Amino acid sequence: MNEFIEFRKVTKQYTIGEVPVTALDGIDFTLTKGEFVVILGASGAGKSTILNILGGMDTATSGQIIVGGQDITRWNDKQLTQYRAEQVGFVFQFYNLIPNLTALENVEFAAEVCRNHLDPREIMDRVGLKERINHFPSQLSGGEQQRVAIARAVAKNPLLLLCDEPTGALDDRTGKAVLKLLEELNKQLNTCIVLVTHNAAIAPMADTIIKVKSGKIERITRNDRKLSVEGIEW
Ligand SMILES: Nc1ncnc2c1ncn2[C@@H]1O[C@H](COP(=O)(O)OP(=O)(O)OP(=O)(O)O)[C@@H](O)[C@H]1O
Repeated sequence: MNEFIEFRKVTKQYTIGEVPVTALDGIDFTLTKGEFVVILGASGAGKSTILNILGGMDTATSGQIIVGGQDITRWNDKQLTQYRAEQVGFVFQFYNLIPNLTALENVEFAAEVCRNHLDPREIMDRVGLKERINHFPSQLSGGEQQRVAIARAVAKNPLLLLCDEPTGALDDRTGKAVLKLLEELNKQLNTCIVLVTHNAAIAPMADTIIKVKSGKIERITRNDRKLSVEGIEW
């Protein structure tokens, strides 16, 4: 069974003061193991809300989220904490590294809490930072810090790697190198990656593109001929 995550009629409403805001308005999709998914949409479309609900950082107002056959909307806080800690890796636009830990210690710190974690040194090697393991975040470039953040997320050996605008703070060349790394990790480790971006140029590298507009799915496209990052121009 390859379909391991499912969103069924998911809605999310926020209330600011007396005013309700519908962030998600009936979202349905399925993710398969090892898939590289790009979620596209304009600012405010609901992309980050989908990612946050998928990662157990926020809860749906209604609908179901099925992970490995279980409906996580029924889980208690302890189950959600365990899901976030062990099954989901997060990569954000800003790297959020702990400044007084070295690059390797940042990765080890995250891996320690996970039962099935990978070897932090080996992951640092895979992300191309073997020579930088003892550097503090302030001694690394933006691209290198993002590599550490990716290593930290991947070292948990997660079911899902969620990336919210991971290249948003990087120049084009460094951004492409980070995407290349995500592409390689997706192939090597068969981790399902869900990447949120407003940059439509990234879409050709995905297996599946989910286009979101005003809290609804506008279109889901399966990409039969996906391109490697080198073949993408923007
Ligand atoms: N915590 C919150 N409280 C109230 N409203 C929120 C909250 N989070 C998101 N929203 C609203 O929900 C809608 C969807 O927001 P979301 O952040 O998911 O969009 P997005 O597509 O990720 O946008 P961006 O690309 O600008 O990050 C927006 O109208 C936003 O203002």
